[in-house]
Amino acid sequence: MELGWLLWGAALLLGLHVLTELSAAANFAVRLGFYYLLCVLGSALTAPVCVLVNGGRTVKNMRIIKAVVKTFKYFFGLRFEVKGLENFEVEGPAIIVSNHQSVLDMMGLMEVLPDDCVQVAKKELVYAGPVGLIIYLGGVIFINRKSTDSAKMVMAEVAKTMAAENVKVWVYPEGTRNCTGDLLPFKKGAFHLAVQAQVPVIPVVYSSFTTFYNPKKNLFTSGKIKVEVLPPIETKGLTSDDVSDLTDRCFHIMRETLFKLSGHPGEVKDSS
Ligand SMILES: CCCCC/C=C\C/C=C\CCCCCCCC(=O)SCCNC(=O)CCNC(=O)[C@H](O)C(C)(C)COP(=O)(O)OP(=O)(O)OC[C@H]1O[C@@H](n2cnc3c(N)ncnc32)[C@H](O)[C@@H]1OP(=O)(O)O
Ligand SMILES: CCCCCCCC/C=C\CCCCCCCC(=O)OC[C@@H](O)COP(=O)(O)O
Repeated sequence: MELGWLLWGAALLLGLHVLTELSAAANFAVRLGFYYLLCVLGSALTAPVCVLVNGGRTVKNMRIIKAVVKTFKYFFGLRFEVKGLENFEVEGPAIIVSNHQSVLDMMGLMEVLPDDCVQVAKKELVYAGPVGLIIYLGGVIFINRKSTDSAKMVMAEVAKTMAAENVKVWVYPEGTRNCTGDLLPFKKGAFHLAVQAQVPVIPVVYSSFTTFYNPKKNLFTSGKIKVEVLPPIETKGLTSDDVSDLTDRCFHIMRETLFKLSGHPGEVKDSS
């Protein structure tokens, strides 16, 4: 008899646990699905406006895209606390490097994006329907991550044109999304670009999303994101021999800032 009640109790607890997990998974899927829907609908409605106002593919469209994307955070209860925006005020072009945690980064990007700034993106994004179209219209530079030579060629071309067109270029040096609360080792493309164009590197760090967003735990709640724009790092006089040192320097400054903003002192290997 007692064993019977114990079994009923265990079954009840298991059932509750399964229900909680299912409801967390459903809640996560609905919220992320809604974000994708906003991106697709927002892009479909914004693309004609960009064409009508600016006539086609140009970085000027980013102002329009930014105004639309900046409204998304209210749907998800996300708040941004931004410091150091004055560090964007360099004369002429610059390379901006930041950590890349998730597709939600587009909201953080648009929260601080300076004028006349294009991003470097993987070429596959251009096929993402209306989102691909809006990214194309915004003047985003597409690279083929599967071909180092082709990516390097595109970056070398950008180095030549950024001064002529006075644009800033935003690169995610981790090269892929990473939501572990730490940084992946940096790829060197952004730093070669900065040295080739002899322009400063401006690091931007977003605090870890792991307290409110974690796909492995079906977690997507409201939350606060701290953003810090760090002082520019000059590259005048540097050569390709200095690229490794420059990369390491930025990596360490950004990692230290990431831990400071995220409120944990040491390394976090895995958020799962
Ligand atoms: C209105 C509603 C809108 C809704 C939508 C919302 C918003 C959208 C709107 C706009 C925003 C769009 C933003 C999109 C963001 C997308 C983000 C991404 O896609 S991240 C992924 C793509 N980005 C990157 O990969 C950038 C980082 N990667 C690099 O820099 C890489 O170095 C590389 C150039 C891609 C090459 O990578 P690869 O793995 O092939 O090689 P390595 O890095 O290992 O380098 C090998 C070797 O080459 C040397 N090297 C690298 N680059 C250069 C160079 N430019 N010149 C010379 N040499 C170079 C490097 O040093 C290595 O040599 P060594 O080992 O000897 O040092
Ligand atoms: C007709 C085809 C229709 C396709 C519809 C596709 C739907 C896509 C809908 C919404 C996407 C919104 C995402 C906004 C842009 C996000 C940019 C981004 O974060 O890309 C990831 C990329 O940095 C790194 O990729 P990986 O981590 O290496 O992987």
